[in-house]
Amino acid sequence: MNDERDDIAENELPHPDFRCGFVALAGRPNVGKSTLLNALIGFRLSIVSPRPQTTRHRILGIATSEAGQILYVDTPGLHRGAKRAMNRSLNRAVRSAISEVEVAAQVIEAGRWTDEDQALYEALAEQQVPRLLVINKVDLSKDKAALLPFVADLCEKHSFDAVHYVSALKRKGLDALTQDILTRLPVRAPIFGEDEITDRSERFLAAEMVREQLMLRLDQELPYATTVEIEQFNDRPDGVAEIHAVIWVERDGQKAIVIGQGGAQLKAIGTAARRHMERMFDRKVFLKLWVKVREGWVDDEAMLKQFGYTD
Ligand SMILES: Nc1nc2c(ncn2[C@@H]2O[C@H](COP(=O)(O)OP(=O)(O)OP(=O)(O)O)[C@@H](O)[C@H]2O)c(=O)[nH]1
Repeated sequence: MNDERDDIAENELPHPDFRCGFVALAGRPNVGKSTLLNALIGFRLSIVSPRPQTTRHRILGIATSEAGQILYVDTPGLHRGAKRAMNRSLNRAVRSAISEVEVAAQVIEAGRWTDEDQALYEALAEQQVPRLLVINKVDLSKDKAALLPFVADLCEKHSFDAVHYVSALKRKGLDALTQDILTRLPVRAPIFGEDEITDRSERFLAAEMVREQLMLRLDQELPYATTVEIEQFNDRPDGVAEIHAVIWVERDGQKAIVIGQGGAQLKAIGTAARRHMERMFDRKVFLKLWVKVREGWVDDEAMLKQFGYTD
């Protein structure tokens, strides 16, 4: 990100009060960070599932308006007691994301403050940047007034620069949050073009879209033993994007489950992922999926590097 900042001087300020900067969306797994990011940029960029720990990568979501350009960093939830190599690499990713931003937004669930929220708060407190408390999922609280003592207690014990009540799902409270963030960002020219929504490649997004379907369709622990590698991403002369992806699993038994009876599961995964890709990439997609076994990839730093989990 530092390189990007060095380039900033080359772009022109659209007007004298144009703001631009990086904002971390931090929070423990499953509080709704990815849903919030998607709502803030108005595009389904980050994958969402009801399972915790869906997000494995740091993703930049770009929201450009008349007033400014906000660069949201969606971080994987901080994993406590991370023993496996993948969890350790997630924790590193969170720490490095937090250290590069101008504003940190800690996302929590309405009415809940857990040990993990506290651990993240302490990690954020080490940074000298404004901290916003974003209370998400307020749509789930029937009695909104009941939230007030919870928030009063939190604010007495912690130091936040502002508190926002939002529902990422229902898109409530987002304008006020955006306004507040903008006022805290420096006057600075935009870093990205106004049509850009992410710094991630289509290749990366394609892998994420297959992974989203694995998260949604497979039971229990299985999604956590899978990852997706794009072996080929070709734009054919007929305008179709031809994408070949490998779903890596840890064991033969898992492979059978991902493929399903007569290949039905794999077909459903492929169809849903392809539809999503076609919407996002705005062209026809030919998606071919393979399932392959690689024992112990979750614990192997070299494989994690190959699959893009470490920088
Ligand atoms: N009712 C309600 N549900 C929400 C809201 N925001 C997110 N959710 C749900 O919460 C679940 C988790 O959302 P994600 O956006 O994947 O959460 P995350 O914090 O990115 O999770 P990780 O990927 O584990 O870090 C999904 O089922 C969402 O639909 C909200 O405002 N209201």
